[in-house]
Amino acid sequence: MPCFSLSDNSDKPLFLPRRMVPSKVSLERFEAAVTSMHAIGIQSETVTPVLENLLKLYDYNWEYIEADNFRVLTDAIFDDPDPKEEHKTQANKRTNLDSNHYKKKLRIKHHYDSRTSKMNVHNRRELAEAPVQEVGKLCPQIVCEGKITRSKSRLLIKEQNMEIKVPEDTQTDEDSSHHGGYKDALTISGLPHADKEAFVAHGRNMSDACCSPAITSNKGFSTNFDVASSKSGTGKLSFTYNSSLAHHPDFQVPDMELVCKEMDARCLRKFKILEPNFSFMKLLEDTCQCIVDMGCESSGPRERGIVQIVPAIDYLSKPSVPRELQSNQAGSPCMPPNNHMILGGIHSSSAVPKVPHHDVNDITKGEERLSIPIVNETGNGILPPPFHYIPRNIAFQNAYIDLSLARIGDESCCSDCYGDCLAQPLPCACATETGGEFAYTRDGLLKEGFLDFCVSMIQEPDKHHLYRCKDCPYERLKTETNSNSSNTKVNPGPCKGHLIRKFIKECWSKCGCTKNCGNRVVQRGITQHLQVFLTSGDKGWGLRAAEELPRGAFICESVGEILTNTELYERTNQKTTESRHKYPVLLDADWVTESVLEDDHALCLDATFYGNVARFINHRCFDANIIGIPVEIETPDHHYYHLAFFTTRKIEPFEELTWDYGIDFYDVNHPIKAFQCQCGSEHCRDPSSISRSKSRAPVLL
Ligand SMILES: C[S@@+](CC[C@H](N)C(=O)[O-])C[C@H]1O[C@@H](n2cnc3c(N)ncnc32)[C@H](O)[C@@H]1O
Repeated sequence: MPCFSLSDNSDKPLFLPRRMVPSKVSLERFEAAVTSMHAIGIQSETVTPVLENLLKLYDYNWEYIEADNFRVLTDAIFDDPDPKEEHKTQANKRTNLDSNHYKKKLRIKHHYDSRTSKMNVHNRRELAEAPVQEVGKLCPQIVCEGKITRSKSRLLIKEQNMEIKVPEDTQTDEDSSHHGGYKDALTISGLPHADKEAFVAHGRNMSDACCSPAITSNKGFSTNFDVASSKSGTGKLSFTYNSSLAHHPDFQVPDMELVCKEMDARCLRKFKILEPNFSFMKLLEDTCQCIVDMGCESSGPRERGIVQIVPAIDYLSKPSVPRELQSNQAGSPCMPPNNHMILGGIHSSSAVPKVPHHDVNDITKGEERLSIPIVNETGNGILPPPFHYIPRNIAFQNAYIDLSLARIGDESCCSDCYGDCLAQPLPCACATETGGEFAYTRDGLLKEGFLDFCVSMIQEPDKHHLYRCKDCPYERLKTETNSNSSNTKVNPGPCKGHLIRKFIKECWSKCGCTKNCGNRVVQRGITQHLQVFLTSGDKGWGLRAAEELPRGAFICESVGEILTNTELYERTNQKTTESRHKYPVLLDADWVTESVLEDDHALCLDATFYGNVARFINHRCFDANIIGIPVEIETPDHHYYHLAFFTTRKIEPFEELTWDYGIDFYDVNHPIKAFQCQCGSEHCRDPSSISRSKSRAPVLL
């Protein structure tokens, strides 16, 4: 093999192909990387081009590439098409030959058979012809759980009411006699590098893979690793490792949370995805669901009453604190106990949802820029009930949020700006929403005048204009809930009025300014040091500042699952005590602009199962120290917006952060039964509260 030496002082022969290597490249480090990859069976010809690309990508930052035993490099190699394979593809294109490589590609493309609209199993003859699996390649596969029974010439997967029919031409006698494992489960796999060996191994271990939420060991060929599940749980996506990788001493199954984060970043880089809620995990789950849906299309009636996990992210079940420190089953007023899960949106106690445990040092598990610890000073060791920490809102199922760039007109962005919009002599188009002046100061705080106005809107609603809807979605919500609970039809009451809220409009990706522009505060996420702590009273857990905060500082936004009103009805109609205590946030700031807003268009945020630290913010009547302000970021359509919390005054270190939920304690028809308020405010509105001094008119927040 030709050798090369770096131009200056070294003529040390290398096992690398001769090529131009920029002088920034350290020969020793390059060699170490190649040697390290060689140790796990990856040839230098494969490593070299990928490594060179990585070096360019990371601006020759070796530390990053060397970290974690060249993890970035290993990942990149597995992501990159094998040069040999690519070479073969080119050759195939030229000669039009139907090589194994080409067949493999066909398998990827056609595992969904458009003629029959059914999930298809690869033709096993084709698999038998495929070359031996390459070292260390991963093979995603869809696993359909269920029993396979033989019916005449068909294999049927039966689970509950669903059948997946396997076309006859996918089975051979050879299959059934040689690969007994196929009788146990059906594998629908579909990426390159799947081969006969791997396939047999999958077949053998499929029942393990189906049952286990995590990694399943096997008898030597492959290791399955379930990463995502369809909502119904009938489809699962697994990765299979070739045995040489699985048993390599340096190989460790990566943390799926980290893998997903890395994939989010890679997808963002590679495909320039602008959707801020994009999540690789969601993509995998949707893929599972799509395959199950499409597979079931022509297979008789769809499953009814199927258990829907919201969504089941098994991989998050990584214990990070001792089990004895986990909270008990009682759950908090905000969380259903662990033996409840969503059944088509309704809770059922028939199955146990997989919920992640907490990391006491950081409840966000690295999702935020700062760690937010859990502090329990009582010494009883209890932690908050588990939930899935998400830093950004995620649609549950039907919420439609139009984030198209085309929707953002010139008046709603500042594409001609550059740098920091707040540093420019004149405010840009993004300040129009706030009357031609930015809502933020150069220090990233809310401007006094803007904040004063927002606070007065909450504290003195009578001084502000209230808009009354003709057919109020909020009143419908109350009616729906109460009709259902009493089995009698109640007509929605008249709208009690909504405040015409003041929006902040932040610059965003269609704008010309940078990410550090002063008009981008909420989208940068949490920047203040906070703690989730167990309050001394009966309020349960709360959120507090870990440092002194000035007035007008951004704390966090209210994050949860985005639900339509219809989906919210379904959730609130549950009869369990726990569920009646959830506090969804209605995104009602724009309800004023529509005469009739359908329940499938009115949106809200529910942080019960998926949320951020805002789910710990307790209520305080009237003089709460934080305020929720609607913020427009990705879309000028105010059906969907962010609800951001800012301090209304200076906050002392370790002072609890409280928000006025706007509860009307006299409203007996409210879909959520009000708690007995322990806010301690001298203005407490709860008539049953001892500290009550005077009640005030409720406001919908
Ligand atoms: C959004 S959660 C806040 C976090 C909650 N304390 C926890 O432990 O998860 C709302 C729930 O907290 C409790 N809560 C909030 N503010 C309260 C208050 N002022 N008085 C009594 N309980 C309160 C109620 O049980 C309410 O249903």
